[in-house]
This record gives sequence, C-alpha cells and structure tokens, in this order.
Amino acid sequence: MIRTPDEFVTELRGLSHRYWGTHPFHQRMHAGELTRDELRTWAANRWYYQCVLPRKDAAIISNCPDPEIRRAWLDRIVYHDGTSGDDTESGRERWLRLCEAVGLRRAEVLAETQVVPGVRFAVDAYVTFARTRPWLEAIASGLTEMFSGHLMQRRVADMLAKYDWISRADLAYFTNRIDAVSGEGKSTLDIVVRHSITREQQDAAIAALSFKCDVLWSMLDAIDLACRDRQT
Ligand SMILES: O=C(O)c1cc(C(=O)O)c2c(n1)C(=O)C(=O)c1cc(C(=O)O)[nH]c1-2
Repeated sequence: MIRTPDEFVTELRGLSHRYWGTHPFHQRMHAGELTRDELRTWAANRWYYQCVLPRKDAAIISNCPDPEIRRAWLDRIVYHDGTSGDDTESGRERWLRLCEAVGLRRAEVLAETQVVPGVRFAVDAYVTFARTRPWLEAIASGLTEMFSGHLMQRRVADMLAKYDWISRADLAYFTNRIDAVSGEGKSTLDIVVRHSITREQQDAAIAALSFKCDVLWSMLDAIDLACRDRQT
C-alpha cells in the first residue's frame, strides 16, 4: 500500500542517522581535533565532490522529461559553475578559496593529485547513479541536502571556535550554502513526494537516499584513512 505523504517524509527523514554528520571524521572536525594537514586532505578530496555536482545535475536534466523541473534544476549547475569563468562567487571558486585558506595551492587542488581512490569511486558512483537511474530516483538521492543545512551551521560555528587560524571569510562556501541547501532540500522533497505516486517509487526514493548516505559516508571513510596513512 502506498504511504501517505507524511509517512513517506517521516521515513525519508528517518535516514538522518545514516548521514555523514555523525561520521567520526566530522566529529573530530567539530571537536577541533584535526591538524592543518588533515583539513588539507579533507578539502582537496572534497573538491572532487564539488566538481562532480554540476555533472550529476546535468545528468538529471538530461533524463528528465518535465520542463518545469529541468528549468528549476538548472540553477544548481549555475550555482556551482558560476555565470562565467571570472565569477568569484561560484560554488567552485568559494571552495577553492577554502582550499587556499587551509594551505593548499590552487594548482594542486585543480590537478586532483591528493584525491584518493576511495573518494573517486564513491563520487563517481553518485554520477553514474544519476546517469543510469530514473530521474526521480536521482533527484531523491540529493535529499541529503535536507540534513546538510543544520550540519553546515554547526560546522561553521565549531570551526570558527576551534581553529583560530580560520576566518569567517574562509568559510564563505558554507555560509552562502546554508540558505541555499535548505531551500533546495525543501523543493527536492516536494518534487519527490509529488512524483512518487506508487509504493515502488516511494521505496526506490528511500533506497536512493540510503545509497547517497553511503556515498558520503564512504568519502569520509576514505579521507579518514588517507589522513591516518599520512601520519605513519
Ligand atoms: O557540507 C556538507 O555537509 C554538504 C552536504 C551535501 C549533501 O548532503 O549532499 C551537499 C553540500 N554540502 C553542498 O554544499 C552541496 O552543494 C550539495 C549538493 C548536493 C547534491 O547532492 O546535489 N549535496 C550537497
């Protein structure tokens, strides 16, 4: 039997315990326990995720027959890629600023030399998912954004409190993203609830969100391991 919208949303939100907010690496970040070198490894690896997001969103658009959704989805690509190559307020430029603030050189981030295999596999799996699964499932996989606003707020507060060499301006990616992800999370949830009109579609949306939690968790597992390897 199909779930009511409330039951469906409750089940989706119920996956929050699988979200990367509780990953040990994030816990160490919040506690102020990461070294500069570990923060560099994190930023350089997460760059790969940032780079892939517009390609993932383009895959969703290419599979979606609904012009209203395609139009709305385009904003995400523009947000990350910016309106031109000189756009200093694009998501990618803001992430690069954070990378520089933690001591990475722009060229080494762009060259992706620090990206470890586990991060590459996890992030590539997210794009492959968006390319090969029905558009509604691919959209549902982005519902982790529902959980990310609160986490980013905590991240900004804790990083400013615990790493005195990091300034608010260095964290512009997150401070600008907090409102955007909350808005996007709500509109994504609305699309998923409206278009999941069978029990099977609801099940597939829940499985997609679960898969995405695994993608993010695996990224941090690989980053955590890379940090430990560098210490030995
Ligand atoms: O910093 C975070 O914890 C975090 C998490 C997530 C997420 O949950 O996938 C995203 C972002 N940030 C983010 O900045 C972002 O643009 C974004 C896009 C997406 C997506 O799946 O389309 N997730 C996220």
